Amino acid sequence: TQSTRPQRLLGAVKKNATRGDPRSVVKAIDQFCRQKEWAMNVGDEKGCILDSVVSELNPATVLELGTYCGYSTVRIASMLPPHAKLITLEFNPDYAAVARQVIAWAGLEDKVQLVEGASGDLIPKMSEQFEVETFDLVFLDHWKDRYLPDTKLMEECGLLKKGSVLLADNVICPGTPEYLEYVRASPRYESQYFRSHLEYTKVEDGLEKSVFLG
Ligand SMILES: O=C(NCCc1nnc(-c2ccc3[nH]cnc3c2)[nH]1)c1cc(-c2ccc(F)cc2)cc(O)c1O
Ligand SMILES: [Mg+2]
Repeated sequence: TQSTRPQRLLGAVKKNATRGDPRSVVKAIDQFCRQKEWAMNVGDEKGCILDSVVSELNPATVLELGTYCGYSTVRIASMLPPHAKLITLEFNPDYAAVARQVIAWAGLEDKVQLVEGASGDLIPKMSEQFEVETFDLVFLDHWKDRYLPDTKLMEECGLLKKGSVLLADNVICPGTPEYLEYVRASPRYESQYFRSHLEYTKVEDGLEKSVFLG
């Protein structure tokens, strides 16, 4: 049977990255996506913006919506302090299977909990099932029409506290207009747009950073 793009991406990681070295895993994926096949990772340009937000915030609890192959999972987890935790939600079991192996290759299994399922179902169960009160950082990178409903759900479930940061990928391409309008108009958020490009292309895209004011 034909291999899938995520499986070919995993092959490139195993071939070109060093076990236990997260930066080499990130580099191998970026090289594969630039030289061989485009894939919807946040990429190296927007990835640097992600890195700066993470290092400035130094979060103890992180929620990622949309794991895909685990590229941003590895990027974020590699920067977390020792006892910090990253929970990442993935809907597609094939993506999840590849992501688990990418995360393991990077040696970050102890910092990452990958949960399979729909964000709408899992978010209400967060506090009880995953023993987490609130998230210091949420990285939104899943279905673009889920950004707004899931943000409202996180508010309702009390998963955000004063100072929690939402960082949203793809707010221009493919675009998340309703989400952008909401966080920019709401008095409960202080939003900032970081202009960049769609991963591995010259097309405009960007990240929106929104601080929850409580
Ligand atoms: O669709 C994207 N990302 C979403 C994948 C995903 N991976 N997992 C989910 C999930 C969906 C429900 C879920 N519920 C719970 N976890 C969930 C996870 N969704 C995406 C698409 C593009 C893109 C741009 C230009 C193009 F021409 C084509 C494509 C670029 C990007 O950076 C993206 O992130
Ligand atoms: Mg994305």
